[in-house]
Amino acid sequence: MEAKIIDGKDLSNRLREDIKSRVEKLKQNGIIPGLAVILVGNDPASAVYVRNKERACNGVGIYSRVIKLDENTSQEALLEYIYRLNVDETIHGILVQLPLPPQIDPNAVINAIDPAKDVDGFHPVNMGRLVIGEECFEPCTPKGIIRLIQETGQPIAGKHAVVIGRSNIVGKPVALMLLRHNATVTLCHSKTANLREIARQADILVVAVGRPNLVDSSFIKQGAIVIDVGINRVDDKLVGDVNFQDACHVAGWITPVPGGVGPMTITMLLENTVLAAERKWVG
Ligand SMILES: Nc1nc(=O)c2c([nH]1)NC[C@@H]1CN(c3ccc(C(=O)N[C@@H](CCC(=O)O)C(=O)O)cc3)C=[N+]21
Repeated sequence: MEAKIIDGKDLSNRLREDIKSRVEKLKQNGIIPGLAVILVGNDPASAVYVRNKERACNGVGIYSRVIKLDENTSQEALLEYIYRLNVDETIHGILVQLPLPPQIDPNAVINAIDPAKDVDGFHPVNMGRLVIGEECFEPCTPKGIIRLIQETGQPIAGKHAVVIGRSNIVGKPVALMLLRHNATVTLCHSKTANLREIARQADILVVAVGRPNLVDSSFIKQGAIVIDVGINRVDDKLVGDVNFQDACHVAGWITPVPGGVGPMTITMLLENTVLAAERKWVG
């Protein structure tokens, strides 16, 4: 058996067409959706991501403002930028690229963003709303993962979903979102005993750890949906957390790296920015 590939790039391109027409509609009503991205320091990977986000905005007609700040920027100075963007009528979404340099507390920064402009969905208000099932900004990577699973045409309700990784930006929120879709969810982490045996029970396996080749075919149930969230650079090549070649023999569906979750993360950022502009318009 060979797994079907869930093509995140192709799905992204289709979704971006729809986002483009929503942007057009906003513009007909005098609103240009705007995203501000703040980049602190010179991390080369972050610079690439920010450039990709800027390019993606341009592709769908979203106004993007990239604010590049020096590596030594103080927390106070960064908060000042955020307060100004919070009250800037031309900006509907604010994203502060993570990780931040050590002198800046990421939680203090996330807390300073107006929850109505928090298109990353990282603010405690949005996180709390996600927990209780109220309308919120869903974090981009988990939101993209749900869309990729739905792309298989398989229902989520009643399935056993196993998530490996408990980060605030992927593992925890994606577990909550799968629960909201009525999956039975097991959330595994670095201290989980018998990880392989638990993973092997999954109808839907989401791997978000950041360790190349953590998961191979021995972790996968025949026919399972496997979502690889890992972005690891190995010998200048981009690989996920799943040994793709090996996993393909057992999985029913699998996302590739690159071309799986990554492009969907950016597409969901575009969608959240449009949502922020639309909500402001109706609300
Ligand atoms: N405030 C904040 N929000 C984020 O959403 C955020 C962040 N900080 N910090 C870093 C991570 C990482 N991230 C990625 C987005 C797209 C790809 C992506 O498009 N990947 C391509 C390959 C890109 C490449 O070649 O490097 C792919 O998988 O096909 C990857 C990673 C967003 N992040």
